[in-house]
Order: sequence, then structure tokens, then C-alpha cells
Amino acid sequence: MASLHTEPLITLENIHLTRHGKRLLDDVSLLVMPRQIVTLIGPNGAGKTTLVRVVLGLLQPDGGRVQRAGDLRVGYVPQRFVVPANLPMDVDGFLLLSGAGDARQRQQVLVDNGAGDLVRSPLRALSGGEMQRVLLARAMLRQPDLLVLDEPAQGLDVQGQEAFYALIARLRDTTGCGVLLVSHDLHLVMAATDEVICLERHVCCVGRPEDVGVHPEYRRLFGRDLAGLAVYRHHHDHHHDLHGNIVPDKGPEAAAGGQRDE
Ligand SMILES: Nc1ncnc2c1ncn2[C@@H]1O[C@H](COP(=O)(O)OP(=O)(O)OP(=O)(O)O)[C@@H](O)[C@H]1O
Repeated sequence: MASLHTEPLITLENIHLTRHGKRLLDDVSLLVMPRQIVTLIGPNGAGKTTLVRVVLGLLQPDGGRVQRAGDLRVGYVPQRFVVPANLPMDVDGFLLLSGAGDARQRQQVLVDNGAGDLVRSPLRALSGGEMQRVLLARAMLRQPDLLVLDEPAQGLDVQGQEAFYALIARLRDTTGCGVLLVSHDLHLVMAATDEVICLERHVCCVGRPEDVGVHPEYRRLFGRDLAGLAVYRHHHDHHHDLHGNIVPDKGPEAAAGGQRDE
């Protein structure tokens, strides 16, 4: 069933989060609309999973505002799912555990996710790529308005990752859900992504993938750039020194607390 929402599915404004004296999120804002694919990208320890946990309502921020659309249904695909060694369960039993859908719906959602032939496969026997499709099917069984995926294609080979991201885009097209995706690799998600947010505890840059891919902050964090246009949006009141430290800008816009486009 297609999502009926037209308003933002989730809005995060100026989120601050500190744990054990460590600032994990610093003034982070994001918004996901229906049918929009937003990709969070950033180096290890940048706070991507922390932000996802705020989106899922598992972590309460210390400051800022979280607003969810009414009756928002969220589907979640984790980085990976470790199957207990002696779990005598097939894929259909695993989907049954999620508590949604009858047998016909469970079969259909597997077909929709390119895993139609796995319904009777033992969970233990699945390859990494098959397991991720089953996890995606489990999330889609909830008919989510918002699909949240935390590095869902980690461990897949390049072709497997491309196919997986294409599948996510197809699910977005057919169901109208919004998607929040965590990824390490902008190259692979590029074709499927509407907006990229580059995170390093704070938002370093935000925009379309071809713009973020040539942004100096992206290149600093990832050491490379994407071929494409050199037009980017950079909502910053600071820059980073050669060691990556944050240095406040001293221009009139920064002094006035404004944002600037570079
Ligand atoms: N409860 C906590 N208390 C203190 N530090 C924490 C806590 N939870 C996470 N961290 C730290 O916050 C930082 C961000 O972690 P997070 O898992 O959000 O990063 P990430 O961007 O998802 O990284 P990765 O790409 O490696 O998965 C890490 O340095 C982590 O050790």
C-alpha cells in the first residue's frame, strides 16, 4: 500500500547529544519527505548510527526538536543481523516473528525484494546479500512510511551493493515511502539518492550527491571526489584547519550568525 503522507515524515532541528562527556551530535538538522531518499555519509565515529537512533526514538537528544508525522510507520534495516548458531528457523518463520502479514503477504514481500525463492531457506544458510534482502523484506512487511537503513549493504560486493541500492529506489517508487540511508560510499548510492548529508558530529555539507561529492569537506573526509559539477551548497559558519579542527569564521555573516553559500 502506498504511503498517504504528504508532510515531512521526520524533522530533526538543531539536535545536540552528549554522552559520558563526549559530544556525539552537534547542532544537527535533517528532514525526510515522502518519496525522498536521504543518505547520511561520514567517517567512522561521525555519529551516523547515533543519529539513526535518535530518528528511531531510541535515544533522547539533550537539545533540539524531533517531530514525526502522525501515525508514522517506520521500517528498520540494521547493519547486520547475526543469526544464533542453533536457530532452527527458515526465512518464512523469521518474517512471521515480525508479527506482520499473512503467508501470502510474506511470500509477496520476498518476491518484491528479490528473495522469492528463499521462503523455505534456513536462516543460517543465507549469504550476506540474501540476508540483507530478507531484512529489507521484513522491514517492508510493516508497510513503512519511512524506511531507515544503517549501512545495509556493508559486506556486499560492488555489484551486490548496486543491486541493493537499486532495489531500495524501486521500493521507494512503488510504495512512496521516504528513505533514510547510512552509507560509507557516496559513489554507490549516488544514483539512488536525492540528498546527501555529510556528517562529522556536525553537518559538514549537505546537497545533491554530485555537489557533495566535489565539496572540499567531503574530499577532506574521504580523500577523493566525484566527477561532476562543482556547484555545491555549504551551510557553515566555520571552516576546518589542516588538522580537521573547527575554526569559527570571522566574516560579517558569521558574526551576524548567518549561513553562507560558498
Ligand atoms: N553511549 C555512548 N557513550 C559514549 N560514546 C558513545 C556512546 N555511543 C556512541 N558513542 C561514540 O560516539 C561516536 C559515534 O558513534 P556512531 O556509532 O554513531 O558512529 P558512526 O558514524 O555510526 O560510525 P561507524 O561508521 O563506525 O559505524 C563513536 O566515537 C562512539 O564510540
